[in-house]
Amino acid sequence: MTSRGSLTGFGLFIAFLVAVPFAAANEYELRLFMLFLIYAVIALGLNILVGLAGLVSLGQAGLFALGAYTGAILATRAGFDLITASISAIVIASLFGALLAYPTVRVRGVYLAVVTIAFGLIVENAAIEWQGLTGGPMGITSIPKPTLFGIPLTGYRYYAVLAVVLVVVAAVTHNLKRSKYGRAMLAVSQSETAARSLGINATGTRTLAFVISAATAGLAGVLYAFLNSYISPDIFTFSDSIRFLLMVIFGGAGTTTGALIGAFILTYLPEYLQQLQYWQKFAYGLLLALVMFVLPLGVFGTAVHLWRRWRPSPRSVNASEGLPIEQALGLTGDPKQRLATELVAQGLTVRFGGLTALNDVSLRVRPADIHALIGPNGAGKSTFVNTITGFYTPDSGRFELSGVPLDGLSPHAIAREGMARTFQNTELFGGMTVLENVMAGYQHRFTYSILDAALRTPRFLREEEDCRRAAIGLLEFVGLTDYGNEVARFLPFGLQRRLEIARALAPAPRLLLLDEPAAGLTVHEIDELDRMIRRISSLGISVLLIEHHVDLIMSVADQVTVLDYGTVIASDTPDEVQRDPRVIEAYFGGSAAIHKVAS
Ligand SMILES: Nc1ncnc2c1ncn2[C@@H]1O[C@H](COP(=O)(O)OP(=O)(O)OP(=O)(O)O)[C@@H](O)[C@H]1O
Repeated sequence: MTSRGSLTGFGLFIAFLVAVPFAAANEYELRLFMLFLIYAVIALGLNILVGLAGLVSLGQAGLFALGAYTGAILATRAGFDLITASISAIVIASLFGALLAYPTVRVRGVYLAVVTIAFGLIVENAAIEWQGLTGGPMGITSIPKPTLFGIPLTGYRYYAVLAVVLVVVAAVTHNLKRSKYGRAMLAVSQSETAARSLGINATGTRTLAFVISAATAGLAGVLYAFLNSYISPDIFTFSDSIRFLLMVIFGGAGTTTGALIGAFILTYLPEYLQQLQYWQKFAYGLLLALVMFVLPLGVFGTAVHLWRRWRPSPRSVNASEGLPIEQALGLTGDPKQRLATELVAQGLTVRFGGLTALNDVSLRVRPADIHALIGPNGAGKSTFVNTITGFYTPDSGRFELSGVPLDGLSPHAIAREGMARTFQNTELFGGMTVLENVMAGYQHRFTYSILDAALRTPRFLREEEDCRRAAIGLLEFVGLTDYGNEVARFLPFGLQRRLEIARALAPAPRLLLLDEPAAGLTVHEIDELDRMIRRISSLGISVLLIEHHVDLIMSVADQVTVLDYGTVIASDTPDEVQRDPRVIEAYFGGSAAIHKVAS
């Protein structure tokens, strides 16, 4: 949604919140609406985890309970007011959220769901058994009415507080979604490997998503405890966790409006279905199943989908808004003076069980050179790339970029040192647009903080605009501005390869690794690739080109290193390498010149 669309939406929502107390016929109706406000806070936080980071939590009721019990205990025993109790609840729930994120280092999908279910059950059980603290099955009664700066918050005053909290949470989560944080979460969920190669810390990103969803659940918990004046373990069960998850999916995961709609429907639906008495749960389940079957994108998600089909946004972005390539890459001064980066790898050995994929490989890419790495299938080229980008750990050897040792660093840390790559099998963020893919590559060039993003400060707006214009400049560089708003997975294959190059350039790398960029391209596309590689090198960026396409190598490479069975058998100029008998032997059993057979 555009900024103007978001502002209009927020304006309407605030007007709705102001009107509700006047429209509510009695206290019961107002209280039910207040419950919706609290559940919506949970749904908005969970929406970040599910809709952006692509992770599932079925333990949200546990975090809700943690917030509620923290608030209730501190208010009844230590006289905390609404603000201090809320801050404490947010801190405690966030800590547990970070703890819950830890398993994502190892498990995802259904296994992660089981971990979160277990967490919810543990909290529920602790609430029952830890009687001294929680009151056991009877719970905590007589929670004092909340106060704010000494003012008691009863009736409409508490409603106003809940409404303000919801608007703030909605605005903050919406803003985070449209910042580098939201983009990083989407990127990690769509291709963790590509995200890490762009300098995105995948574990940190997932932890942030968990912490946001936990903090909002904790905050909702304390608000609930003060609303109810009474809490007990049976309020925070597994079925509540399912309901919270359903709110997000039912509304349309990934959208703020969807989370609000989902929370609204799933707060009111069970209440209205109570009239059906014994059939209540049956009708509830049937309705949910039917709606999800008919609208798999959720209520709002489907509406957005239909709207976009009816009113598709223009496919192209305005090329005139793009920065010139030098500016897009943050390059200043004369390329010759910039003298780019040197990669030095020494004695790299990588073994997979009994197989030695790299055997004491040394290689030097000189500043601003185009250095080709070639070899027959299975020679170890991709293993070399995966090793120097941190995805594989070498058994021995070292490598450095312009004197900075990189071995032992994680892929995202290596990327931040100036190494970027493309992938043999393209690894785009398929569900994001072409422009968003490139903007995701800009990630570690931003300096704004999470607070800047939440508040949309001038610094945030300035940097985001710079990023957008740089991304358009990069799309112009690879000839993709006509496809800027297209969803990346719908691009033809040849254009996907180009997009990967634009995205790899977005972090402003000093060394670019291209892993078989010509694979699957037409002759015309290979000619364009040839020109693009030369242009990249002329900007002062060193290029390591892994390729089978011999014509391309002989045309662009300054140096060629040949691998065979994990061992370097030659490293020289293209002409020399072509004549090297060991190379001819490795490729063709000594029978022909390289280009005749391989091209
Ligand atoms: N993760 C892995 N686990 C086990 N073996 C691997 C792994 N990655 C690569 N290998 C093996 O290491 C050897 C080198 O593979 P690599 O993919 O690096 O070769 P390549 O030169 O890139 O080949 P191609 O040109 O076909 O891509 C192969 O025998 C391969 O099967």
